[in-house]
Amino acid sequence: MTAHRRTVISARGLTKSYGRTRALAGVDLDVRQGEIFGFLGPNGAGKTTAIRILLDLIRRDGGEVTLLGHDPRTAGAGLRADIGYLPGELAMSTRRSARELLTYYGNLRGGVHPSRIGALAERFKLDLDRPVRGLSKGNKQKVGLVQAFMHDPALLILDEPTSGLDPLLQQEFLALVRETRSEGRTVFMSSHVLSEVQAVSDRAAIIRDGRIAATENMEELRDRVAREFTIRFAEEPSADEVERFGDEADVQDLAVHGDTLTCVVHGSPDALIKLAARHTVLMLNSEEPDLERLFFTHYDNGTGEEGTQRDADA
Ligand SMILES: Nc1ncnc2c1ncn2[C@@H]1O[C@H](COP(=O)(O)OP(=O)(O)OP(=O)(O)O)[C@@H](O)[C@H]1O
Repeated sequence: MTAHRRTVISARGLTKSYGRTRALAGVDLDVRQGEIFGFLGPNGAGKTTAIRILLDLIRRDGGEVTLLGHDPRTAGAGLRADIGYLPGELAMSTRRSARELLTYYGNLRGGVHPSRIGALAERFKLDLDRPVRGLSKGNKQKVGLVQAFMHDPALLILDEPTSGLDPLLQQEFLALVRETRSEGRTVFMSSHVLSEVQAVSDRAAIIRDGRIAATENMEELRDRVAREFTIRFAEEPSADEVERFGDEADVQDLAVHGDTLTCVVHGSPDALIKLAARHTVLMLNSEEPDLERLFFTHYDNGTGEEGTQRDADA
């Protein structure tokens, strides 16, 4: 889909150790203009280290990086003005109000109109007049998001952007990310929450033990997601009805215990939901598949051996 677009993030063979801890063991990344790229991985996998190296906030031991065609080590302030960065951990202890702090950051980037700051703050329900120091974690996160987006940068690099946001604001954030893409800008966001990455990303890479273990086209991934459903009915389904779920809803591992049905659905659950809706449903639960299992169902018969990589953008 975006194969003809220019590469905005290119990383080759990034390595980094902290003492004897090897945080990155050779990370390669290619992110193209106008895509939303998810950077997934469990705690400690190396996401934050990789992001800080991309931005030259910490020094890499080895490897090459270009952002928007420039090496961040030598590009200077001009490149920074084209990038919006949300750090994973926000240290905000100033007594100044959010408005003052954001205006200050805006000036560093050549000036941001107060109405732009106001509009983003309203979107995220952020009170601009309160001192930043006393804000809750979630409200500090909102300040961080406003400063990342407010100068309409060509590239956004966001480390765990939804951390601390309530579900409604998470949706608002995802909407903003989609708008950013529709303007041809690029978003690279790390997360350990598969569902939010799945909801917006065009592609995603999974990092574990300091290596990119797979890069995936999310549309293809969505088609093969296996979800476990549990549905509790007001009345026990009859044997005929149970059989129907097996035949018509295209489910696997179907089991019924009393009034509760469990099954696994690959791809869309539409047929299952429509069949279930013929009965009175008391409860429906759908388990998000395990991140790694999902990524690796396609490789090595699910064993997910290291070094397996596929660039699924063709
Ligand atoms: N300043 C540091 N000093 C020593 N070790 C570090 C430092 N920063 C990170 N590490 C180690 O490097 C590895 C990668 O950490 P990193 O923070 O990059 O992972 P992450 O994927 O961002 O994790 P999380 O999701 O928990 O934020 C971990 O083993 C971590 O303990």
